[in-house]
Amino acid sequence: MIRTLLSLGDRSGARPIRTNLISLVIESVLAGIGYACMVPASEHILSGRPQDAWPWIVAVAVLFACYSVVRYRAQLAAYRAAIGLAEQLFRRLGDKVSALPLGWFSDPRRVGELSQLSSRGIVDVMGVPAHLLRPVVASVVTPVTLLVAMFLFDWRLALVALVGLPLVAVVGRWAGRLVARLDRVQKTATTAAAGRVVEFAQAQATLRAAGRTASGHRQLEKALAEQSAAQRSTTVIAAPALLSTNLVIQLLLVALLATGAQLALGGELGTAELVALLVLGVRLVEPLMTAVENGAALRMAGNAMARYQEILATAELPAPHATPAGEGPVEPSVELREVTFGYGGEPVLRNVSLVARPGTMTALVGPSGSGKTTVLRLIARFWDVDEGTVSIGGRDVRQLTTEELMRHIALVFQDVYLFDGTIEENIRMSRPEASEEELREAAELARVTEVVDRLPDGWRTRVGEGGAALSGGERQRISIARALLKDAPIVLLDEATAALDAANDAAVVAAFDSLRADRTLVVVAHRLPTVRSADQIVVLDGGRVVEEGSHEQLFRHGGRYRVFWEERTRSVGWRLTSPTPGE
Ligand SMILES: Nc1ncnc2c1ncn2[C@@H]1O[C@H](COP(=O)(O)OP(=O)(O)OP(=O)(O)O)[C@@H](O)[C@H]1O
Repeated sequence: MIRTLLSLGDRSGARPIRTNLISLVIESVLAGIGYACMVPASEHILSGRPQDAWPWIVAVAVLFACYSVVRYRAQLAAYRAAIGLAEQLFRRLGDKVSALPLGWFSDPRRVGELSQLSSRGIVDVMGVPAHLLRPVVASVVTPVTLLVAMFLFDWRLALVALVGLPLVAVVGRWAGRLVARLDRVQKTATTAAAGRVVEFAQAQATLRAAGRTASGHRQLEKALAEQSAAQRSTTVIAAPALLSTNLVIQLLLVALLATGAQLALGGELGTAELVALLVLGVRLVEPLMTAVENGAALRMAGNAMARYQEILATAELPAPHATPAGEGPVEPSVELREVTFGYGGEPVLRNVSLVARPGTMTALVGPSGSGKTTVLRLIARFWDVDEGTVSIGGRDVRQLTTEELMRHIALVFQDVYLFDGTIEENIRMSRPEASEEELREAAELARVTEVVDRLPDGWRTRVGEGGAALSGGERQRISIARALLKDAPIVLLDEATAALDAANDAAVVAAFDSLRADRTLVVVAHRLPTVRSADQIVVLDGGRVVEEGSHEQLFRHGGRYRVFWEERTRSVGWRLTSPTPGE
């Protein structure tokens, strides 16, 4: 645990933790010697020779005075270590988050975990140096010191303690591991149940529309049943495990008592000596009991530390520290050359090659799961390709810094995230230094102005967390305004699949048209007018490029694209008003 703790902070953070540890060891040794000195002191008092007890009483007083000073210093070092550790963990986590592949965040559980770790988790970890190291160190150092002292007073009682202490350690360790495992199972079940509750709430409209509220309930009930089963088994197994540790500790005390009584009966130990040694025995088991009592907090901190370690150990995307002058992209073109990529398993893109020339629009079309969104993610370097290259303006994206790459690219994805701020703040984030005029112009082109005019607080309207106060179409318009304001030469756009109402649809199309002017667009296109107006259409199927060309060429060719077009035309009831070539 201590090694894990040291690995979480940086070098400057390790010093107060080490100082704290050393102080805790000295403090526990002083306490142990102090208790040991009480044995001859009590023995003298109980045998009616109080005057002989004085030197021991003075020794105890001096030891406890030293103990208080060391403890004060240890406590200061403990708080310093806890605060330093929290600062370093926040910083390391922040650095890590900005260096992790963007794809890492596509799993919503990860984001939930990050939020949990930076709130509750950090408090748990801070608790280790602040409060938990003391009982842990004391549970080892104090009993060992007292054991040595016991050997000096009576080797037979010391022998009983010597046999008992490792037994306590073994049972305590076994119980701790068992309960930690149960805790993990329970936490997983609780997270799954919480996820089901959220999913159930979010899916209400869909479930009701499909008349499946009952089966939706069943899944939730199953998750809740699993959670209570996990909770029950934790209670049923954990309680006896923890009790067994307590029992072994009490048994050690009873064994000391029985041995002492036996020795006293045999006349080998005076009553006063026996009483004094038994007091020492009680002191010996006390820190062990305290360590058991702190077990739950220790396990929670242990779990949080393990999760931190896991995130901090996640591989980052290798990136150069700086792009050498004159080696940035030379033009706003995009090229994928023989790209193969998989999300850890089977490849979802195989040998994909395509070129998007400057100032043109490339539409990616194909069945669901064919890899269209993945192509956009690879251009923005959410992940690195397994084989082949992705380049922007003739430069491999792996040779560009994240800042350089992002300077050239604007992303307009379907799941637009808006910060819980005003509409203005949300647009401005793409270029904070933009003038008021530029901001208003971008908003006007993206048809955000008409949304703003409708809202009671206008530009100062808060959009709610994730943009909850706005409709899907309105959120996408804000995202387009961001891209317009950023004015990056390459735009990657994942067109909304969700059907928008007529007014929103018209506004998004108009906003989209403003975005097209003078930019290189790569679009996952779902709307037929978008597909048709593209300079180049790339048809993907099963992760491969199966056709490529303009609408007219592909339509005339009569292959996969024509089937796609005719199916879509039928499904949306769309009619071509003028004959298309090939018809
Ligand atoms: N983060 C991920 N982890 C693992 N597999 C993924 C991930 N994202 C996508 N996939 C898988 O990769 C394949 C291609 O997905 P992609 O989203 O690129 O397809 P798509 O053509 O954009 O589909 P759609 O039109 O339905 O959005 C699918 O089989 C999908 O299940």
